[in-house]
Amino acid sequence: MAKGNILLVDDEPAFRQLAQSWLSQSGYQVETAADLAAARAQLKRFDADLILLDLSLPPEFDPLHTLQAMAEFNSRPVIILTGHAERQLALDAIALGAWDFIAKPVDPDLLAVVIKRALNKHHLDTELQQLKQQQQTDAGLQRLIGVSTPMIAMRTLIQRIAPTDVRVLVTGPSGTGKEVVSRALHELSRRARQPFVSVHCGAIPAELLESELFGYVKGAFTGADKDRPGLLKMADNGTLFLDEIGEMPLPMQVKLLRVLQEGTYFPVGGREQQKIDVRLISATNANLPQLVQKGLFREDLYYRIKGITLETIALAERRQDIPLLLQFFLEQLLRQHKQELKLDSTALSWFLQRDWPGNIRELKNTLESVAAVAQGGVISMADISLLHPEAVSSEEYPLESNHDGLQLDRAVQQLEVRYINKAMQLSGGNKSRAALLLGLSRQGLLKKIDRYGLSV
Ligand SMILES: Nc1ncnc2c1ncn2[C@@H]1O[C@H](COP(=O)(O)OP(=O)(O)OP(=O)(O)O)[C@@H](O)[C@H]1O
Repeated sequence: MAKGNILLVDDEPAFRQLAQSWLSQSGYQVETAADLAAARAQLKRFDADLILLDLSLPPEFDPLHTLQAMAEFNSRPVIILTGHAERQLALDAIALGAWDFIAKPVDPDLLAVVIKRALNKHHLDTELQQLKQQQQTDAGLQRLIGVSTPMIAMRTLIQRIAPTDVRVLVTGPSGTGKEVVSRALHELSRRARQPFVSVHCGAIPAELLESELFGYVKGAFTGADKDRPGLLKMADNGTLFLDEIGEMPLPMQVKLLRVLQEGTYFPVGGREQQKIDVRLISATNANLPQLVQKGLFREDLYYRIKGITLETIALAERRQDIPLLLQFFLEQLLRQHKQELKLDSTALSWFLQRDWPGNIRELKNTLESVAAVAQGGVISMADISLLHPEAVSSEEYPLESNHDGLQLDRAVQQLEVRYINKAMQLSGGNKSRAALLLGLSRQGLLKKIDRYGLSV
């Protein structure tokens, strides 16, 4: 395998031949060019890792011209070949980014050393660049958990779309990760170091939305005692995320359309047009085409924001993601509370079987609340049933029946015993506190403890 690809640009045929022969013997793949035009043509088909560049090249033989062209080669190391008279120019070339210069007549040993060092450095730089890119990709997608086919497809799409400036509309039911997807698009884009500004269009009252988005100038309305930039300005050069865009009032839709068409807007009360450069990502759980049909959403705006549509799907349709999500949220809890938490097998199967109509948000909130009441580092069905009494009728806790029919009394008694035990556990044996937890008087609790003969 060649040690590296070198393009030698020099107008002297004898030198080209000689240097090509030295370098090939040292294990490099070498192509040559007699002038800059030929060099550019070579680079289209030959992926050079390094360029050896004579400063005086035809047709102009003007070193300054060659120096200007060097910018085109800048991603690879350039080694300048000079005559003695061009020493100052060679130094200028280094100031412009050339790796080194070698005076003619060239010493083959020196050339070999300089090339080797330049290529080593270049390889290290490239590797570092790749690592940085990989790290950025990992970080951007790390929060997007899931191994189901739709999630894998989503990650691939995000990686493809993120580096472009195309507008994206993320649709899907509530709590399915539309904001997580939008943030990942931002984090993997060239705007990643710029702001990601999230605006919940439904949460801001219609009459405030314009001044929130566009800002206002002093005197625009009572109370506007100084200029205030809007969210749009804050998102300049970054990403503007319009959540629940279906809830944006119609008059505001007209104004947003203008921003998208012209890249400009007026702050409220202002006469000076502001220029803006943002990437727009919108999200909705509404059916926008339907809203368009009903006249509640402008058709022209719909086509402007649509760009590429990404659809997040309900958790019930990708249940294989549930275990990973649980693990991810348990790790988050561990980081927050420094206490390791596990789900026992019945609790796990309860989580796996539920439909989660509120999707990932509901799953996360439920796990967090049962984790708050669990003790001893293990979340059990008893913890779940404390907060979700309906859970006890699930498959792990079947309704008891025998030839006499459904034994309601017995079931109620069993449930009472379990609740009392749990409350006593949670209150550390303090009966008054346990009674409070259960919503009973202390007297009422004592009676039940007595009736069931509990040793608490
Ligand atoms: N794939 C995922 N991996 C890890 N966490 C996720 C994922 N999807 C969603 N979440 C978490 O679930 C919660 C809800 O996600 P998010 O706010 O992105 O949903 P949404 O679809 O935008 O909801 P809404 O329509 O109600 O605004 C957040 O806490 C988020 O961190």
